[in-house]
Amino acid sequence: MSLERDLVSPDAEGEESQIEAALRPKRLGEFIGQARVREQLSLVLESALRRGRSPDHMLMSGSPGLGKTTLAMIIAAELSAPLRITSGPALERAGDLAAILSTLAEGEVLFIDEIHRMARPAEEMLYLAMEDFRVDIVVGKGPGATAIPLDIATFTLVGATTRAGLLPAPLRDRFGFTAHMDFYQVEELEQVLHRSARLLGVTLPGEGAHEIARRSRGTPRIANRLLRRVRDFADVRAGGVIDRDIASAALNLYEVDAEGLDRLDRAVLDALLRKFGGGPVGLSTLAVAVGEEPETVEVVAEPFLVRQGLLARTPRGRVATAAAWHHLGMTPPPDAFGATLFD
Ligand SMILES: Nc1ncnc2c1ncn2[C@@H]1O[C@H](COP(=O)(O)OP(=O)(O)OP(=O)(O)O)[C@@H](O)[C@H]1O
Repeated sequence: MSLERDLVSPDAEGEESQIEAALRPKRLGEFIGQARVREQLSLVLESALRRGRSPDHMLMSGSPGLGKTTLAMIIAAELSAPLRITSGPALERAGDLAAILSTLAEGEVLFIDEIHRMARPAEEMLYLAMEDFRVDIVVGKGPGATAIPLDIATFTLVGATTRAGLLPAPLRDRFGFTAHMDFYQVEELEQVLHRSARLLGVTLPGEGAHEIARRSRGTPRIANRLLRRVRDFADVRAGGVIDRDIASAALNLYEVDAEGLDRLDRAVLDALLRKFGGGPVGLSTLAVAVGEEPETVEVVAEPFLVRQGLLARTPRGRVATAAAWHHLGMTPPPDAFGATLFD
């Protein structure tokens, strides 16, 4: 059974995507948190608007559900520019990208989600497009093939990636601005929740918002999702009132623990402690132990566990911290830390 698509999975699908669309902030002023990114971005946008030019290409990096797509939409809205959305896996051949690039309007914002998963030929075409606003269309095959240069409209590429380290340097270097999105503070998530509650017509007292916020893995998408589940619980069992105890009881029911860890997070910690004595253990071995892809463990579970001080990535592998043993109510073996974390 896959643990990936869970209540607290940071990905969104189907009906949820529609609700998400309704909850997305539309302008930079409505975007909560990420103060530094917001300030940097507003300067880039304002200066481009003053000069009457398209801004530099921008890269957003960070864990799923932190607001990269939302920011791309906001960028287009602030520039009053049209927006085209695609994703790395959809760009399998250079022709897929050429079809998009050659039909862009002047000043359009092109958003490529999961840009690190784009196929190589498309990536190479993108270099030229980003730098010279040109694509080379190859006609014919073999020795007789010729490249016909085609000028395209000036556009702004907004790339999003959960794994900036995987981007080839030539691509990374062509972005004029990189926004590193971090997990949100509890107070910021409380603001996200109050805003969403208003839009959804849910009465949310401060203590309920606080309880949901601190168990949302620092991620607005998860906060919004938990809000809806807590609302269901409160409607059915508590006359619609979301106080601290009701929020807590609902989240316990949905297997979100007191620190916001979900089933995948706990499975990773559990395997690390029980099967590998706290580590060090390699990523792929750990992933096999929890029945997941290494990428899922690395992108979805680990960043949050590291941020919570429960797991450390060392050159020799993944290691549980003292807090991890404590979190699962276990006692670390006497030699658990000396030889691993600090050598
Ligand atoms: N700063 C924010 N303020 C308010 N709501 C936010 C904020 N950031 C994200 N959200 C909410 O979280 C949801 C998820 O955001 P978004 O889709 O932009 O994340 P993402 O980083 O692009 O995720 P993915 O990498 O999975 O595509 C949005 O629907 C939006 O409602």
